[in-house]
Amino acid sequence: MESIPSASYSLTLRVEFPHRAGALGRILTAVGDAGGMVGAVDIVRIGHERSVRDITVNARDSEHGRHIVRSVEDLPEVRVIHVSDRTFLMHLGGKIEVRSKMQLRTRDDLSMAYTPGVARVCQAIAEDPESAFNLTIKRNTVAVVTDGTAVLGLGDIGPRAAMPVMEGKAMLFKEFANVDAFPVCLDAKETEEIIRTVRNIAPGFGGINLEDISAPRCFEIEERLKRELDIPVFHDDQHGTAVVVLAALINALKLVGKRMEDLKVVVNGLGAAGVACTKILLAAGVRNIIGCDRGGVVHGGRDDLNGSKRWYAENTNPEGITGTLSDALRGADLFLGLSVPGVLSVEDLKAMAEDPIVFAMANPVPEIMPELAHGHVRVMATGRSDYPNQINNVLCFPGIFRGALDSRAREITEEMKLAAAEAIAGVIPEESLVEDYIVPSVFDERVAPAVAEAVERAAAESGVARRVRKDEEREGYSGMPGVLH
Ligand SMILES: NC(=O)c1ccc[n+]([C@@H]2O[C@H](COP(=O)([O-])OP(=O)(O)OC[C@H]3O[C@@H](n4cnc5c(N)ncnc54)[C@H](O)[C@@H]3O)[C@@H](O)[C@H]2O)c1
Ligand SMILES: O=C(O)C[C@H](O)C(=O)O
Ligand SMILES: [Mg+2]
Repeated sequence: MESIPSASYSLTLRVEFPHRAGALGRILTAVGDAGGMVGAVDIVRIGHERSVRDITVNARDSEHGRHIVRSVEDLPEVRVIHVSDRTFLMHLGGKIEVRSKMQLRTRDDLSMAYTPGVARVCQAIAEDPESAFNLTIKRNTVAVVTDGTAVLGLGDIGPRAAMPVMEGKAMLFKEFANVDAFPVCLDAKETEEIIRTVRNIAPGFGGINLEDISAPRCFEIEERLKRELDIPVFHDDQHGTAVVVLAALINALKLVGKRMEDLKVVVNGLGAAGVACTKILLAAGVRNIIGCDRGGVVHGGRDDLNGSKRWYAENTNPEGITGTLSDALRGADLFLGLSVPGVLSVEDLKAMAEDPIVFAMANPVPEIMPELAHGHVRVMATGRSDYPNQINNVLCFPGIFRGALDSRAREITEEMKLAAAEAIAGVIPEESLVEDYIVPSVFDERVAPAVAEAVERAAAESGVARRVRKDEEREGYSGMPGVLH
């Protein structure tokens, strides 16, 4: 039977059934027979005749969930009162909120936090704009900006539908690195309009995290904003992903005993993430990368070369391979998927080199599911939290912004990204590396502080830090309260 990921599809069934021995057991058996995993069972009401309980069940997906519910409904004398999807319940009213740091108890408090006292603070900032880092939320606040055009692998679902992901990113910023991030979902798709809007909202923020903006517009939007703003602008899907992929590859190569310069790498999906990962791998010493898009291998002979496709034709595929993704994969050491679900087959895996590495990172459903790939790959990773080896940009963005904010960096440089990748990889000592453990868990409390510290140092070395702290001034990072300043 297929294994069921932990809680990605979790239902709570409220059921009413006869209050007698064995009745609950029959319901739980029906759930199990339908392939569901029973979690908590809670009492709602116990009566003389009938009882009501909440039964939490993990299912593979929504179709499987419906099948489980039908199996329970079909039992004699059992009534399913209602079914709630725990993931939806978690989203009711959104996932984050803004809170005050202090209480307003007296007129005195009010006259300092607000009029008239606040006016003196405003004037001080007007005279010295840099003091906004000391006197406002700027130094710890990041805007998570999207236009909703490349939300996960779901594509262009628009700014409203993008909100749950952006709220999620804000939660992760807070949980892992104590950064206050705010979702900004723009109802605009035109490059100039997005640039203008972000520039206009920038004064209140210490950094801009661009998220889920589709290629090729994302490249120009990021480049222009980097040039025009004096705070870090970082397109997470490009650089966060690239940093984590590099970290994972550094560790995977230690396991399989191969070197960057000897690898044959196939990148599938040449959008925001694919292009940035290709560039960081080239910078790290990989020589043989083959890019594939919907039309197969990108090579100089194709008649649809424009933008990044032309760049691929000129800078990758040194052997001049042509054909399909399957052709490219023959003898490949690494498959890097940043595309869409299900495009990789078991046959493709069998044609790869010895000890193949597969990073199937499309979200929420990877290019091949780990259970299918099992036995045909040496190292397997996805972007999901419900399988081992989660290669997800969440390993990068909280720590990289923590380090950038703490150094009051003007930008995030290549050196800061490489330092972040080394820091993530270095969290796992070489002797602890195994196939299912090439990247630390996102819950590993060492990750964000290690990334932040490496990034803060690299910011100072690259000359983009407004503030350079000595080691002894750096008390700590991350979710540790009270150590930000
Ligand atoms: N795990 C992670 O941390 C992580 C990070 C970033 C992106 N991703 C995933 O990578 C995917 C791409 O994200 P993006 O931000 O680069 O989006 P994007 O829209 O910029 O790029 C997607 C690219 O995939 C191409 N594509 C579509 N179907 C294809 C196919 N059958 N074969 C090859 N290419 C195909 C599109 O033409 C496009 O160029 C998404 O599924 C996203 O969830 C994962
Ligand atoms: O959001 C994620 O889980 C990772 C990434 O940013 C994506 O767009 O898929
Ligand atoms: Mg994303």
